Amino acid sequence: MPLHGEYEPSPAQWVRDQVEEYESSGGTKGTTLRGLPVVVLTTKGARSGKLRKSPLMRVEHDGSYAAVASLGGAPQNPVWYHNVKSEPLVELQDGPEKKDYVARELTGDEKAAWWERAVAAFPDYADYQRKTDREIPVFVLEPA
Ligand SMILES: C[C@H](OP(=O)(O)OC[C@@H](O)[C@@H](O)[C@@H](O)Cn1c2nc(=O)[nH]c(=O)c-2cc2ccc(O)cc21)C(=O)N[C@@H](CCC(=O)N[C@@H](CCC(=O)O)C(=O)O)C(=O)O
Repeated sequence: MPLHGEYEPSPAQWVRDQVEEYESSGGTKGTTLRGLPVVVLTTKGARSGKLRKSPLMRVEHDGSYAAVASLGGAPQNPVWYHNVKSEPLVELQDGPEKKDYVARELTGDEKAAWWERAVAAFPDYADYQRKTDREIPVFVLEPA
């Protein structure tokens, strides 16, 4: 059951543009960042109820994905983190495929295993974690 609501583009122009290119090309363009694969996460705004779309680095394993709330190692979580906590049903577009997933925040060994996969997919995540005292949250997105 896909999420319903009015799409509210990101205030960040480069993010808005990447989502626009990704979606308007049916997931054939705008699908990378520095040559590495990107997916688009759709969440339901925790306050507005609007749909928010956040490109993320693609971290996939056996049909599930990680959503890494890195925000470049900033001291605070990205806002979409709060959306997922309040509504774990999310959509994720990976290239032409867009499906529903249920998000679950990871801890302990499970988080460590997904963190390894995430850093393998996008080594900058390790730099981001070194840069901040904030423990970067990781969600696993499992097919709904
Ligand atoms: C700027 C802010 O965005 P954000 O949700 O903090 O997310 C920041 C970034 O994580 C997001 O832009 C990511 O897409 C950036 N980003 C990555 N961000 C990551 O954290 N991890 C990644 O792996 C990642 C990869 C990536 C690749 C390509 C690319 O173009 C961007 C990438 C935002 O959209 N703010 C809105 C509000 C958004 C919102 O969700 N509001 C909620 C309220 C939520 C609440 O306050 O409780 C609502 O609508 O109800 C605003 O200020 O109006």
